[in-house]
This record gives sequence, structure tokens and C-alpha cells, in this order.
Amino acid sequence: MILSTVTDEVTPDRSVGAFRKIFTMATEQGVRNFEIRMVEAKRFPVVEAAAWGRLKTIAAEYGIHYSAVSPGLFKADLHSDLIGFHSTEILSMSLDLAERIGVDTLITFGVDRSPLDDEGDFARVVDLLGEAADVAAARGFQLLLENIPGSWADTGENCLRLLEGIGRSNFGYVWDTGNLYEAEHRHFRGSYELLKPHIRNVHLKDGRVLDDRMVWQRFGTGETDIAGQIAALQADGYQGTLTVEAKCEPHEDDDFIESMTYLRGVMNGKEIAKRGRLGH
Ligand SMILES: O=C1C[C@@H](O)[C@H](O)[C@@H](O)C1=O
Repeated sequence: MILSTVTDEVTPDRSVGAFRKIFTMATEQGVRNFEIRMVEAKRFPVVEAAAWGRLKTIAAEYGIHYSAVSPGLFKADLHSDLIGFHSTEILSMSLDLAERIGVDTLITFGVDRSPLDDEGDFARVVDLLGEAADVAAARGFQLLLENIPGSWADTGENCLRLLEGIGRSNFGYVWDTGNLYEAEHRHFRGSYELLKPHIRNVHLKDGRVLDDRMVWQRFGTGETDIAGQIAALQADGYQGTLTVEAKCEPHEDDDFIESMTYLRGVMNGKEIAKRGRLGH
């Protein structure tokens, strides 16, 4: 597995000095692979030119590799004025900028739900995402669907329905374990078994439901069973990116450091052995 993180998951710092701090903290934890989401204070692809320059030059100094971009594509509902803007401008700007930094993977969401939706709208979502996958394929990109509550890609069953409906070889799945737990409130195993043939990237987040709301926590202290997820991925020979989303509320630098320490323990078997001894 390739340890990875996201540009805004390491530190809450969004200042002009942030990239040096982000890459120092990440490389100290053995992470050199990144997804591009926030570029200092703005979300990709609508970024400041100078910040984009720093993202490239400072990354080169630290030996950072970018594997994917996450523009928040299709975080809009079918009835919003913005939906057309996502399938045209956001999509093409994202592909243009990603190409310029040598990235060939674009992450998308599964279109927000709206109270105005009806069941027949599923076909429109399939068409929108399928057309975006075709535009991406024509330029040599894969498009990966990330699950998130409040979208058509919320539960494991709904993600599978979309993945099968879209059915393109360049269309795969980002297993966002925390978001899935937030939508389903159940152990990861059931949806993992459904979705694993489609998984091309994993987003790791831990947390628990408190007063009906998901509260993000440092790895190993929440309910999502990070150790079990790693054991499942290892048992299935998963070789892709394992993307650490460590940010808690409020976001502190120690979130990343502590979650990475826990994750390393899990990956080299220590946490699994501890769980075994405790009879989990
Ligand atoms: O916009 C986003 C919201 C987060 O919940 C999600 O995990 C993340 O990957 C993202 O891009």
C-alpha cells in the first residue's frame, strides 16, 4: 500500500508558508504521496497562481508525488444552477491543471441529493457521471467516485448501483471509510465486501456518532475500526493508495502525527496483536 495524504489534512495552516510545513510533517511520518484538494486557502482548481507555483516547486524539493486531484466535482444537486458548471467548467479546468502537474486521476462526488429528486433521477446521475468519465478517458484520466452522505453515493449499496450503472473501465471507487460509517452507522465489512472489486483509492478517517452527528477523531479512538480495515485490505492484497485524512475538530497538527503513529502500529501488526490479546 502507498501511504498518502491530502494537502489540507496535515496541518490547519493555510498561509504562504504552509507547503514547507506540510511536506516537512508528512515526510517525517514517511508520507510522500499527496492528493491535491486545498492549495493554501483555495480549493483546486480555482487557486491563486502564486500558491500553485509553491505547490509545484516546494513539492519537488521534498520529493513529493501527486497522485490525484479532488476539486469537489458534482458537490451540487441536479436542480441547482451549478450542476452544468460542474460538468463543463470545473471538469475541464480540473483536467487542464491536473495535466500540467502530471496527475491522471480525478476524484468526483456522486451528485448531491435534493428534496426535489425522484427515483427516475438516478438515470440522470448515471448519465452525468458517465459523460464525465468519457471526457476524462479521452484525455487519459481515470475518474474515481468518492462516497459522501447527502449524495447519491452515500451507502455501500447506492455506490455499487452507480458504479455498475456507469460501468466504464476508467471509472472506479474511493472507499472513504469514515464517510461510509457516517452514512450507514454500521461496521465496514458488509459494504467493503460489495465494493472491493471497484476500490482504487482508500480515504481513512476515524470518528464516532455523537448526538446524531459524526465527530472526527484521531485514528484508533473512534468507531470505524481502522485496524480491521487495514487487516482486510492487507488480506486482500490491496496495493493502492491509503490516504490519511486525519483532521479532527478543531484541527491540530498533532492529529496527523498521532493518527500516523497509530496507523504505522496497525500496519506492522502491533495493534492487531494488541486487539487479539484484548479479545476484540
Ligand atoms: O470535500 C470533501 C469532504 C470530506 O468529507 C471528504 O472526506 C473529502 O475527501 C472531501 O473532498
